[in-house]
Amino acid sequence: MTSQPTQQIPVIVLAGFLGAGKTTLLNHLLRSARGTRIGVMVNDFGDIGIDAMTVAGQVGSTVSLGNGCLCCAVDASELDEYLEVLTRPEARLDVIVIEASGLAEPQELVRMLLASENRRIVYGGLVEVVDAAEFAATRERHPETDRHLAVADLVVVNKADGVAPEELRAVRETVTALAPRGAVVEAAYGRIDPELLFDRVVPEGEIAGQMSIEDILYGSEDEEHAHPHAAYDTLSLSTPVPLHPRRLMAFLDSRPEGLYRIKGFVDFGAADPANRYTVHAVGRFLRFRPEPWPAGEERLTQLVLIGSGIDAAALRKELAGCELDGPDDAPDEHSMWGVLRYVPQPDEEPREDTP
Ligand SMILES: Nc1nc2c(ncn2[C@@H]2O[C@H](COP(=O)(O)OP(=O)(O)OP(=O)(O)O)[C@@H](O)[C@H]2O)c(=O)[nH]1
Repeated sequence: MTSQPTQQIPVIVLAGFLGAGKTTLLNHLLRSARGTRIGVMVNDFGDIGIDAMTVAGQVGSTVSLGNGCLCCAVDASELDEYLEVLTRPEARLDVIVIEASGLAEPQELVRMLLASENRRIVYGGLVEVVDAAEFAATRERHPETDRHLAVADLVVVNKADGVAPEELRAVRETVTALAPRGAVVEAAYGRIDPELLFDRVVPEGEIAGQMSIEDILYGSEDEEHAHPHAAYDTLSLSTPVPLHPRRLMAFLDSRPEGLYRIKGFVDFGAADPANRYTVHAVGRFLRFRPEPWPAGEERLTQLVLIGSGIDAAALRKELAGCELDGPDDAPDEHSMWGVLRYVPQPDEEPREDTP
């Protein structure tokens, strides 16, 4: 007898040097979380606005690590202990963010997460926050910055409000060259679109455009730091025609730099009739996860792509080219290999308790 698959909780690592704006970004995420339940693990959450945490309903599910650098102070078993608390079903968390101390080696934390025995989590990517104004000086003082950027999935060039446009462009160019795997976004006061990191859960009864409690408390923008939002383009696709695994992988492998986020479900048709594949991409980070089709549910591929400066019409055309084109276009037995490379290994899968 099979049981419902357990939804794994993505764990995102938020890193960056002292004062880059990690806590500010985290506060922004908590404030704009709406229905999404974010669990937070930080070294010291004294800096995080308790109001923001209360609004996001997080107080009960926050774990403070107390002292010092997360990676040095916490060995893998301790990290697992904290994760075990945060991933209890009663916490009902949708995503966990770990703010690494400004001095921590994020790679070490990522390694610990990938090696974690907790079956309820999946590593959700590394976000590096850099201070645009201090970028050159930080690199000089901390040459390891380059190494951190090299493994980042999303780089937030923060404090964009504090530098001239040409300096910002130069920082962005350097960061882009140093972070070949990562998407690069600019921000002031960490105000990135939360959808770059996780799917927002719209609470039942909330109508788009309705004032929420957060809007009332904080205003829909922080007026004191008003800064134009980066223009994000969103492209949605919903089709009953299955996608060809090989062509979809070719599309994903060559996805343009400005495409920050992809999420949704994919139907690979006869290549795996039993399962739909959830897809989650942030920057160059990509994960697929098969899960049985819910009984009675229409078999649709549903994707949302978010980016900036992307050619939506061209992407739509490329995605249409991934659709199966009649019986002669049936995928062969090896065509799923490219997809399966991005599925968590069996020992990373949640263990199903079968009655
Ligand atoms: N001008 C400007 N100031 C910012 C921005 N983001 C954060 N700050 C300020 O920079 C300071 C440091 O921000 P934090 O969010 O505490 O930085 P952090 O990376 O969490 O710092 P540590 O916890 O020390 O590693 C605070 O005074 C923030 O208000 C920004 O985009 N522009």
